Amino acid sequence: MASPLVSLHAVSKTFPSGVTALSGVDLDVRRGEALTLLGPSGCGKSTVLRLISGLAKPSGGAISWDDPMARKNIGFVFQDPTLLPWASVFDNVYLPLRLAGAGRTEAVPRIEDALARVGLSEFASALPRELSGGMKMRCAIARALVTKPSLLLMDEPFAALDEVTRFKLNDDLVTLKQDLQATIVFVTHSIFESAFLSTRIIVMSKPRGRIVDEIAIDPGLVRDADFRTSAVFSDICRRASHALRKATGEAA
Ligand SMILES: Nc1ncnc2c1ncn2[C@@H]1O[C@H](COP(=O)(O)OP(=O)(O)OP(=O)(O)O)[C@@H](O)[C@H]1O
Repeated sequence: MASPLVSLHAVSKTFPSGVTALSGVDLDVRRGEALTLLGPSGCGKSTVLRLISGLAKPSGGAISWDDPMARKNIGFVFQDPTLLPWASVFDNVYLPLRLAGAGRTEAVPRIEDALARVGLSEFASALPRELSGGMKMRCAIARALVTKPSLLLMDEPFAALDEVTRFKLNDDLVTLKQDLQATIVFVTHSIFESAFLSTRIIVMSKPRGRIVDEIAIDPGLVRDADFRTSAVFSDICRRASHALRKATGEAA
């Protein structure tokens, strides 16, 4: 089993409003895994991502990193692509490098590489309004990948897309993960998406982000079109569905 990249130890999060989103959460994110957090709305999935990213601080417990440098280079993709509307695709992807102090000339090869990986090379000079929803999300993914992050956090990135686009982006994310040997934590409500993308599914429940189940998936499985119709895939979906029903029932 791969070593943890980042670990949550008895983590809790209570907001100033008094809402406790998480309490006593223990979770390892292992190097190279595609970990999916699956659970009913409001169970604390996004809060876990925000705590790992450092966008929010835990109220209790601790978050430890195996490599302290890794925490400084995290990519985050949200459901909304949040592109700068006045900037080209190229300049949107350049943004994190520019903020890190990289000059435009030195950044060009990295931006071109990121755009090629998401299939947007031909659209480098396009503005966001000229892109489809799927292309906007590809641009957001390129922007997150351009710094070669040690960890990619994805918060329901494909939830607003149509089914065909979503499947295509799922396929492409699998390829990206393999090519980059990335570590990904992915939040979704979709059982199919979690079964297709993950090497491990964590099922969370309300209240307070309780982890109610964990489904390990063979990382060696080839995630292609045949996988989507395979008995193994159906079995993973069935187990995830059962765990989610349990989680939702417990939340009711
Ligand atoms: N900034 C905040 N202030 C107050 N409460 C918050 C804040 N952020 C989240 N919460 C609350 O914490 C709980 C967990 O929210 P979170 O967004 O982590 O859940 P989630 O599982 O990601 O939900 P969804 O699937 O709907 O996005 C919810 O009750 C939510 O209302």
